[in-house]
Amino acid sequence: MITVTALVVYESSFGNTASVARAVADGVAQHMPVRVVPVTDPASEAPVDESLVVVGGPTHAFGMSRASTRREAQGRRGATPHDVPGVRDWIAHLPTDPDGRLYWIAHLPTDPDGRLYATFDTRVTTVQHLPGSAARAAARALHRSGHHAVGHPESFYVADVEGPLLPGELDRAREWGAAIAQAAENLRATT
Ligand SMILES: Cc1cc2nc3c(=O)[nH]c(=O)nc-3n(C[C@H](O)[C@H](O)[C@H](O)COP(=O)(O)O)c2cc1C
Repeated sequence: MITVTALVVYESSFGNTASVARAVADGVAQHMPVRVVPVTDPASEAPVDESLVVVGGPTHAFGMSRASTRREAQGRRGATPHDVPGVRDWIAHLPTDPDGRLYWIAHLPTDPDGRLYATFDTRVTTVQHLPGSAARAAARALHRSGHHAVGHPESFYVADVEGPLLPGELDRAREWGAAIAQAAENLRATT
């Protein structure tokens, strides 16, 4: 049986998705070793050795953030707008292996150890019933690249644009992380 390890890559403008990412990782850690890396950390540009990747970001303008929406968020924080990467960029430029190949793609589709992904986002509760989720958009992008989904995209809710997270969301994130890791383990046990 293949040992599954996990990487949680996240983006966060106000810190809410960062808190969710750490709670998700706590849940994942109940089943397997896990590394948590913000997308702004140069470590996120390294080749991905982990077989399960969990990608999370804030929902901006009904999908994944863009440079313009990230600058808008920086302005709200009182910061001077500057360019930072988001999970959209991370997925589009998945880290390469030492030969410069897209690491995951180099191992798919023939490798039974193909990469598994799960996605989550944060969103404001007031638009809970409107369409548009960064997690669903990220899942579509990863699916298009040929990766395998574990579970469904999940949303965690903040009270307003800058937060805070609704009560109970961190517990729910921990449980979701544990469930995703369990599902990945079960999948790998059968391949
Ligand atoms: C420019 C911008 C656009 C946003 N658009 C949406 C949206 O379409 N739907 C939504 O639910 N929340 C939207 N939000 C709220 C974010 O989802 C919220 O700020 C985020 O969940 C907070 O997470 P963070 O602290 O990790 O940045 C938007 C926020 C910003 C700054």
